[in-house]
Amino acid sequence: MTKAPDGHLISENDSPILKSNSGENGFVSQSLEVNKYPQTTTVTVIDNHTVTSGRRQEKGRSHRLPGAIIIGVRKGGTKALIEFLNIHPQVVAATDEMHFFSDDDNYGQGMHWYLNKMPMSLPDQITMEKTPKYFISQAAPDRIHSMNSSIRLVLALRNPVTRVISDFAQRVENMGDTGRNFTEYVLDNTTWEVKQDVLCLTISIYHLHLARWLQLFPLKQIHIVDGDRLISEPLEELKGVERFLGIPRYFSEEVVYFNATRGFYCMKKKVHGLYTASCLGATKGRDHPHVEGWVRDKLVRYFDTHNEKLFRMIGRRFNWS
Ligand SMILES: Nc1ncnc2c1ncn2[C@@H]1O[C@H](COP(=O)(O)OS(=O)(=O)O)[C@@H](OP(=O)(O)O)[C@H]1O
Repeated sequence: MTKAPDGHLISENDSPILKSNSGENGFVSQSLEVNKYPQTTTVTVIDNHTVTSGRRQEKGRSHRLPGAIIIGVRKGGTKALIEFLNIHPQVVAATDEMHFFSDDDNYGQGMHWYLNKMPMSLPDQITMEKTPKYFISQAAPDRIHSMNSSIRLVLALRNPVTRVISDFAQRVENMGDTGRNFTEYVLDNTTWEVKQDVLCLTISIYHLHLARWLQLFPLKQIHIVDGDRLISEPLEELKGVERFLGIPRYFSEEVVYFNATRGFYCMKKKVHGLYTASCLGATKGRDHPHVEGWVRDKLVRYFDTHNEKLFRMIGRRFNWS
């Protein structure tokens, strides 16, 4: 028996055992992992501690591998989605991005490392994490599939042009380069054609990335959230995720409400029987730069063909004009 960095007791056996619990919702919650990983130890995390997150205080909590992962897309509304889902009593979400399956160094730490980063949960709860980078990562689909081929994947997609603008706004802020011009960023300054080698643009070519996931996961295992509707009508999208995850209905106007000051929907978290209001921080919902009409039109036309390929792939259309 050893102690994990966070103080929980860990027993390590040589023979691989998969300890799984089937919940009513058809989820198999795994509290340890078996093989195919850089470290092939069997890890059982034993924990009878209560935690202070304000969630239920029962015994039987342990770190569990995710039963569902929000794989992207960057600027698709992934933070809002995971924060909303985290108020559902059947969901326990890691609120930090894990970058486990997309980052070779993290992945090299092994499944034990990943497991210990997961929040504590009960057997009937679904553990979730979100890392938008997974969607565009070459390695993530195969690595996630190796961990759990029946895992449920959630993908929030937003109008690809709006997504590019949102991504640009974040990059400008992060680089402190507020003078950077959007038109020059996305269009070649001699031909005025859309640039081919800008990551911000290629992230929005959704069918290219999704094709890799569909080589391993059937479409029915990937739930697509309309990231634009998540902003304007989150309840509808959250109900869709509840159905996909097979968890009881929880989301209603009581816990998801529009905050006029914030200009976004916010949530009420139940802590010790009392509701506490909570909105996302200022880095979500940034002001977008002004984009000239002709530049926007050019981008819309550029993504049109790609969008059609996506719509055929998923058997669903979005009004992304
Ligand atoms: N309820 C609520 N509150 C605040 N923000 C909301 C909400 N729902 C969706 N969004 C939109 O989420 C966009 C950020 O997406 P992500 O969280 O996926 O961004 S990131 O990739 O993790 O950086 C962010 O995009 P921008 O508005 O372009 O900043 C938000 O519009």
